[in-house]
Amino acid sequence: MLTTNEIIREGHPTLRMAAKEVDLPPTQEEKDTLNEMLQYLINSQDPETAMKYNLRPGVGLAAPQINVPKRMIAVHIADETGKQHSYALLNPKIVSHSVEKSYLTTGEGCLSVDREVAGFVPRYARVTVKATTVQGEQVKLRLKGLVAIVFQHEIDHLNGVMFYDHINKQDPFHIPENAVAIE
Ligand SMILES: CNC(=O)c1cccc(C)c1Nc1nc(N2CCN(c3ccccc3Cl)CC2)nc(N2CSC[C@H]2C(=O)NC)n1
Ligand code: NI
Repeated sequence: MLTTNEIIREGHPTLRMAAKEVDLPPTQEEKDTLNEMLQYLINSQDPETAMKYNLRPGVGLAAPQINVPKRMIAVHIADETGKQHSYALLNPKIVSHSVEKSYLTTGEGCLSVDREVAGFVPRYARVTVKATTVQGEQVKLRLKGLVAIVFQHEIDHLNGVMFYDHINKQDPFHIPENAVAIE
């Protein structure tokens, strides 16, 4: 099983690489890796399992973070109704987005960053993502709120972008023009 030890940290060159498209259909190894990434997130959110294996909690993980420079991401997140959503996706692509911006009022954290980086990360408030699921179906996801932020954070990892690259250097807590605050 994946543990936090397998997650590479900032400074590792793979985090700054552009990850490669996965040829479809994915190999069994690629499917296993993506399922392990999703299982990591599920385990990391279970207090007992996280304690037992010393797992740092996350709601999103990108393959470059486990030193696999391929365009694969996993997201496991509860929506505002408390319903859990799991995504294990190949070649995710933002095909359209709102002009309106949003940001996490808490700032963002990253499993590859072992420090607090203060500041708001301006993101698109709404994104439409096209991807292939690990089961091989094409999906088109229209996302907003926290899940939209998580998807943008993880897709950034596929392009070698870290969340703090977006923080305003002059004024880290600058609020983007008419942005939506996500608690
Ligand atoms: C909502 N913000 C905050 O709670 C937040 C709050 C304070 C400071 C910061 C800096 C915050 N920011 C932040 N906190 C998270 N977690 C909060 C705890 N949680 C979790 C923990 C335990 C069980 C279950 C779960 Cl679910 C796991 C996820 N995650 C992200 N990000 C940024 S996008 C990708 C995503 C990610 O998975 N990073 C590892 N940012
Ligand atoms: Ni990250």
